Amino acid sequence: MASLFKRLYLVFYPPQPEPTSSPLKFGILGAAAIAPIALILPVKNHADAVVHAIAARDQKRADAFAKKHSIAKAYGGPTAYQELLDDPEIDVVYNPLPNSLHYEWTMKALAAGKHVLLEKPSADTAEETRRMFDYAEKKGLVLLEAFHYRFHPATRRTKEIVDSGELGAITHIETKMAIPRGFVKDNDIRMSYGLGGGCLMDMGCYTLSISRYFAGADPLRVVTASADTSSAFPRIDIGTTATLAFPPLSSAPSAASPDATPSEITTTMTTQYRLAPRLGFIPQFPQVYVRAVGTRGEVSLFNFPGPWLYHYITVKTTDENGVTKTRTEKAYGDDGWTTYRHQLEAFIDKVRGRTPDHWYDAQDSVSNLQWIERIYEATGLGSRPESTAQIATD
Ligand SMILES: NC(=O)C1=CN([C@@H]2O[C@H](COP(=O)(O)OP(=O)(O)OC[C@H]3O[C@@H](n4cnc5c(N)ncnc54)[C@H](OP(=O)(O)O)[C@@H]3O)[C@@H](O)[C@H]2O)C=CC1
Ligand SMILES: O=C1OC[C@@H](O)[C@H](O)[C@H]1O
Repeated sequence: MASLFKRLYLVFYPPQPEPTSSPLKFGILGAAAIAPIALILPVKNHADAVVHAIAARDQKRADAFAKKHSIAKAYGGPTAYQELLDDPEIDVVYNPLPNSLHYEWTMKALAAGKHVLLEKPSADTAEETRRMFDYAEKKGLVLLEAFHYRFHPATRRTKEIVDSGELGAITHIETKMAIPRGFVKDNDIRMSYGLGGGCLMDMGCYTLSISRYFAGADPLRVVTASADTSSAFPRIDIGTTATLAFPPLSSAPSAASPDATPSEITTTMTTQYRLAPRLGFIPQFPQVYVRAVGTRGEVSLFNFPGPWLYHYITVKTTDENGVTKTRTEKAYGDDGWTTYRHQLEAFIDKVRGRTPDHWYDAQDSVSNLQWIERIYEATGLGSRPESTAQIATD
């Protein structure tokens, strides 16, 4: 396992393999803050991909972004996004627009015949998500909601432990994604209801996704849900806590474990944008983990959305004599491969007609949004507004 320094060096200065004769050409909609780490750097390290164009609402912004990241084409101005979609050279569109624009621009990209790598959460409503995936299927195009954490070896290893029977029957899953006050400013897209903002949309989509992944099923019901709001942003949750009930894990080990299978798994999901400083002035570290508890032990993965930076998997088990053992595992995978690099590998495999190491289907994305909406409903805040865009589809 490489040191943190070496890992970071390889992420930001990745080895650049000899390109294939005709690499997939990516176009990016919007000069979004996330684009460099989520797409531009991983693409540099993939022989079969190149970022060929950027589109921004402002030409100067597009030019500056293109120059900074050595991107061949820069579309700017009010029609820039559509111009990029109309560019016959572009094979794949990366959509990191605000959540409320995911639906409109993904549908338009699919209509233009492009594959789409779509940022999370996939849309504002489950109905929009379903329509996008149905349309992608009809057009024979690849559409993926970018839940990059799912592709990383640390997530996969933790899921393997959950499914292995080592922890007995799983009874509880707890996930938390909470960041200190100050990271998300008042003018951030995350604080705008009209742009599909809210902490549950933004970070809760991960905590829900990993809860569903580890539970191997969709929830049965929302048990409790509550949101923190402020009068300045009445429809925005600054944090949401929800308890969900899931069916028992289908892989619950009956032979491996004599324990009775619980009738339900409970999960607690917590998200928060404004962790208050301790004693009023000591900043808190981000709290980001998932923990699965079984009848014989538990596993926790610290930093599940960013395991490439740093993570640990802690497993505690207690045997029939009451002896408790604890071990820590790490699963970094290839040096310098971020969650986004693993995701890109799978995405390109899929576009090229190969079978990726890991994938999840359209229903997974639809269900995630369905349960985000149900949790919002239970908090009283309601779903984010559906897109009013009329898309001409064939
Ligand atoms: N996978 C991951 O780890 C992460 C994913 N994300 C997701 O990526 C998306 C973008 O997040 P982030 O990069 O932080 O956001 P930014 O605010 O940095 O980028 C959003 C982009 O959307 C464009 N845009 C178009 N219309 C609007 C509008 N009305 N208001 C504001 N921006 C507009 C802007 O592009 P232009 O240049 O044209 O002005 C802007 O660059 C979100 O869906 C978020 O959930 C975010 C962070 C991490
Ligand atoms: O990974 C993430 O962490 C912080 C969030 O605000 C962001 O959108 C998310 O994707």
